[in-house]
Amino acid sequence: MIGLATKLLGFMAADLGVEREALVGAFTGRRQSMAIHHYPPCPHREKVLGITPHTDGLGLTLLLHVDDTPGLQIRRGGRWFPVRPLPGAFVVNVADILDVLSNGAYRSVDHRVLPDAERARTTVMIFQEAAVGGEVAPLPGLVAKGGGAL
Ligand SMILES: O=C(O)CCC(=O)C(=O)O
Ligand SMILES: [Fe+2]
Repeated sequence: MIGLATKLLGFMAADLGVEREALVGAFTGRRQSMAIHHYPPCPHREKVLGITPHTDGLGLTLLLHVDDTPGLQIRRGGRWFPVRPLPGAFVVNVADILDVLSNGAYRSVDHRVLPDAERARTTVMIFQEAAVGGEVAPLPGLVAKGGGAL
């Protein structure tokens, strides 16, 4: 999974037009952790949330759906949209630190989970940390191009 995260970050660096090492280096040697979420079915969907709206704080999140139960939603323009599970595919979620490093070119998305009325849902999460513990700022090349930090 470290290899996958590194590959994705390498593609992002190319897309942003910055040195690969400038972006990938911010993640190299940092912790990668895993969590498994299980959401039991809930007949009172209108009364509960599986996970309340939030953005992920770290660098990059990879999410694998174990089943085909829907539930994840992202917010765009004030509306919630479902993220449908695709067999064998990872959902790649940009988290806050990557948002800052990319100077907002990749946005940290607000998301939540709603339980399903009839079916349980299980997800595997991989959280890739970036350089924390100091000041996090946009990569220098991006500030020069964009004319300022967002
Ligand atoms: O289980 C999910 O679909 C999302 C979980 C999540 O957003 C998180 O752990 O940060
Ligand atoms: Fe999340």
